[in-house]
Amino acid sequence: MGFKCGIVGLPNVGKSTLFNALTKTAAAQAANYPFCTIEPNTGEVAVPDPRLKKIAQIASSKEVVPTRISFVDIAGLVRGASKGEGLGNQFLANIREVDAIVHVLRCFEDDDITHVEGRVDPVADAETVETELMLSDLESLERRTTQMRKRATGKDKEAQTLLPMMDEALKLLQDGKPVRLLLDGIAAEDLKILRSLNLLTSKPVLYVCNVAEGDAAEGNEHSAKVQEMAAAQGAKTVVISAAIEAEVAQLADEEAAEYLDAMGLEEPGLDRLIRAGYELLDLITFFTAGPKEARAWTVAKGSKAPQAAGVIHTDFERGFIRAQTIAYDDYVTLGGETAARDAGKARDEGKEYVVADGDVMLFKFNT
Ligand SMILES: Nc1ncnc2c1ncn2[C@@H]1O[C@H](COP(=O)(O)OP(=O)(O)OP(=O)(O)O)[C@@H](O)[C@H]1O
Ligand SMILES: [Mg+2]
Repeated sequence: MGFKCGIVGLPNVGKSTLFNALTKTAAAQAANYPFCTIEPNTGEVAVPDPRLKKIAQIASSKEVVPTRISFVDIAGLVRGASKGEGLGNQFLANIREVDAIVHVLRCFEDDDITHVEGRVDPVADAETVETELMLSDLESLERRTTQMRKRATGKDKEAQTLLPMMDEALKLLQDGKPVRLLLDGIAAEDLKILRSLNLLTSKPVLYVCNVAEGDAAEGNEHSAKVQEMAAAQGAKTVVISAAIEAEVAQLADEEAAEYLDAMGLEEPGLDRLIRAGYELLDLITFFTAGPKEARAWTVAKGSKAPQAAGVIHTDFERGFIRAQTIAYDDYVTLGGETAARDAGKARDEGKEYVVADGDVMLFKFNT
């Protein structure tokens, strides 16, 4: 498995600072100069989910194990990256490997921190980066479609399946639009085809407004402009101060709560960001619960019960028989597995069952 969000943006906007906060490490070097990061940093992050704690309480579980997603801190892109400027090709290749993009935008004023364009304008920055991604896609698609067209005329099945999607993507890019516009309401089959093309602008995007410490609670005029831009695209925005988050991540729980309170914040911005990233990846959570542990697991939305079983162990998928399934609300309202079973709310689901977010599952399988 391993679903990955790539942290992308111009150089020196706070990507590594954010990554360190997310992973509660200092694994990535963060410093005040552009291109501090060259090699990508990857780290796993626990996905905060209050439902898990509830389930653990009800099941009197000894251990509580959250599910995890990965974040990848990628080097900054500059104007001309698609033509190889500033190691652009290498960095774009790093972006190709992630499933979704967390686009960090500098929304803080600070004369001491270099901005590669010499001014703070997050909307223009977003366009600069997006343009490079689109140019890179355009070039790669143009190259591939010429070949594909030949193969399609020669009755090549694969080419005939791929070509219509490639043409649609190409048309958007030629109009200066990202391919992710095709994602809206796309059929599962088409989504597979689109994903197989592995275009940079077909990945879902979420914008992070990195604001100054004092603006973390309310945002500022820069983040407001980003929110407007994002809303027009149907994209989400998270306002966060990477600088605060990096500090909070170093504190013990109690101190962190006090610090957040002083900043006028209810929860770490990171929690909001991780959840938004999780949604961006189109993932859902199911749970397993017992006296030993309560655990959250991740599957792609639309996955069936055997696939969910396979996340726990490949043997579970191979030998899948059925899954006792209790909806989260039933589990909590009724007070656990036994009570849910007594109330007839523990369903026996088979191979074709599509897992719902929050399902508490118990798999029966042959080995
Ligand atoms: N919200 C913020 N307010 C003030 N300074 C910040 C904020 N976020 C990050 N910084 C500072 O900006 C500088 C650049 O941060 P960082 O190294 O994380 O950027 P980056 O995007 O990873 O850069 P690169 O592309 O070069 O790897 C650091 O000095 C960091 O402390
Ligand atoms: Mg960096």
